[in-house]
Amino acid sequence: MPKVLISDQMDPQAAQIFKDRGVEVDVITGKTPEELKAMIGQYDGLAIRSSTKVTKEILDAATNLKVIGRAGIGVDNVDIPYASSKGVVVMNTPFGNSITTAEHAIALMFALARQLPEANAQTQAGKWPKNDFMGVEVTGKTLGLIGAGNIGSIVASRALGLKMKVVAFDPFLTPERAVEMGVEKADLDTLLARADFITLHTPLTDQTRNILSRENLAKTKKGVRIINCARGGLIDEVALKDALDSGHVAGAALDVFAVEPAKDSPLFGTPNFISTPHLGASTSEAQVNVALQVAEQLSDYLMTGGVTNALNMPSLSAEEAPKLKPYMALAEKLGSLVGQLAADDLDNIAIEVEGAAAELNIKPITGAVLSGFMRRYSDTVNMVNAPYLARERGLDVREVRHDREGDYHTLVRVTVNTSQGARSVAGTLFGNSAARLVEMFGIGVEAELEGHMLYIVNEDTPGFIGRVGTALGEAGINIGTFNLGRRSAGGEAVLLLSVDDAIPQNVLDTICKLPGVKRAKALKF
Ligand SMILES: NC(=O)c1ccc[n+]([C@@H]2O[C@H](COP(=O)([O-])OP(=O)(O)OC[C@H]3O[C@@H](n4cnc5c(N)ncnc54)[C@H](O)[C@@H]3O)[C@@H](O)[C@H]2O)c1
Ligand SMILES: O=C(O)[C@H](O)COP(=O)(O)O
Repeated sequence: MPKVLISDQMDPQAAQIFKDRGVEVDVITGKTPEELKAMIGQYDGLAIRSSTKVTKEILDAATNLKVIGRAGIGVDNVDIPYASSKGVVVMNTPFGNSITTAEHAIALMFALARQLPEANAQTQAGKWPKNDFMGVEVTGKTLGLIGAGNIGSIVASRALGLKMKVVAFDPFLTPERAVEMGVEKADLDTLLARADFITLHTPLTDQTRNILSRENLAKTKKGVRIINCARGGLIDEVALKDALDSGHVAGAALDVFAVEPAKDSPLFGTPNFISTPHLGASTSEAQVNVALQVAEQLSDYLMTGGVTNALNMPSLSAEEAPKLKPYMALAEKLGSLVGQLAADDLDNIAIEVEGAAAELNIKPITGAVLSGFMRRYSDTVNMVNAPYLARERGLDVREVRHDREGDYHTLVRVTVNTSQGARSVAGTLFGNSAARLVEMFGIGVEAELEGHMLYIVNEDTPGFIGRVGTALGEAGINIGTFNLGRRSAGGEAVLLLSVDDAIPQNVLDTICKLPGVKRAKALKF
């Protein structure tokens, strides 16, 4: 039974879903990195929010980990490239808390417009400061939206409902989508110059880090109010404090900080500054959404192989997974066969599907071929890290889907270009489930690729099979299955046989010296 650790505060329904789906679950929150490192080795899955930092050290200790699920959106607390290289799938729940976070941004906008926190504090202190707080209306004002994705677009729709004008900067926002959203697409400088309120909704990347730098803050309209419910690090906090102190920026509200938990931000105590402790996603509705989703996604992956919202692997629905499973087994074996036989350091591989296979999602099939193929370089390859390792080695991967149906109702073919020219192997599924090799380097040969095997290319001459059988028999090696194919009578032939034990090098040497043998290789599947 797979075992999952919930290591951050999460709605209890998540644990219940794991149990209902047959996944063992521990809920252990608030652990130090050392404590997490000591316990992570026993888990197949890890469910987190933003507090748990999944670093290289944690991943190195996570020897059984297959999947990390983020109950929320931002995954900057997970070392995704390293998780990928370790073959760990990383998933998030990209929509479950978007409305809630957008509402928090709107709430902070109003809090800034009317200085609500300070007015509240002074009223409760018995000052009744009726004449000290002059707010501004948002109606008719311009909202500058930096980042117009899921949350940004919800903020835009709410702002339009409040009769604001919305100007959006997002390099990936198409003009059509901007029209659909009812916003004006602008460059960053235009937005900075025109916005009365600026709200940030981008991830933290090399491009967005410090997007509101000192220089860019200076380009804003005097009296601007700034909201950040996205990620700390998007704003230069010291420059923002200076701009608040000088009165150029009339107010700022931050839910997120460059260092969290923020204990001594330079902004604390600055007039017209409002903060919340990363509460953007903290509503009961959003927390139920993300907890249910993450538990379902992790259970799907661990129990059925279904992949939803993965950031480092193509999606595979729970309905598709059972259909694709036998194909992935076939694809992995074909990839492994090519990987074991190709002598050269290859730089390209083509995966072709035809017949019933052409109807399927090809990405998982490609991932499985690469996973089998890349095993020639590393023992720790799987579907997740194989494409990354392939890219790292400069392997060019081509996928081809054919409409035609040939001799087989379904076919997967893997081709590599070697110094001797293109070499391809192909396989099908018998009874829609049993993986069978049906062609090897242009020669029809049917074989189950399983366990220890011996591959021989030989001249098709009488008595050859007997000689091979004798050589193996004398070495005490039992033959399981015998599969033959030949280009033409008396021409080049292929012999693929399964054996009960690994073939020692001296036996292989003996076989290579038998008359008629062109080459021979021991294989393992
Ligand atoms: N405060 C919270 O509790 C909380 C809650 C949820 C999400 N978030 C954060 O909010 C942010 C937005 O989340 P989302 O779900 O809308 O993400 P999203 O991926 O749907 O949208 C992000 C948008 O940013 C845009 N973008 C990327 N690079 C950009 C750049 N250089 N300049 C301008 N725009 C750029 C993208 O094109 C995309 O449209 C994320 O950082 C997420 O982690 C915070
Ligand atoms: O990216 C997110 O989903 C938010 O930052 C929420 O983080 P949290 O789950 O730690 O509240």
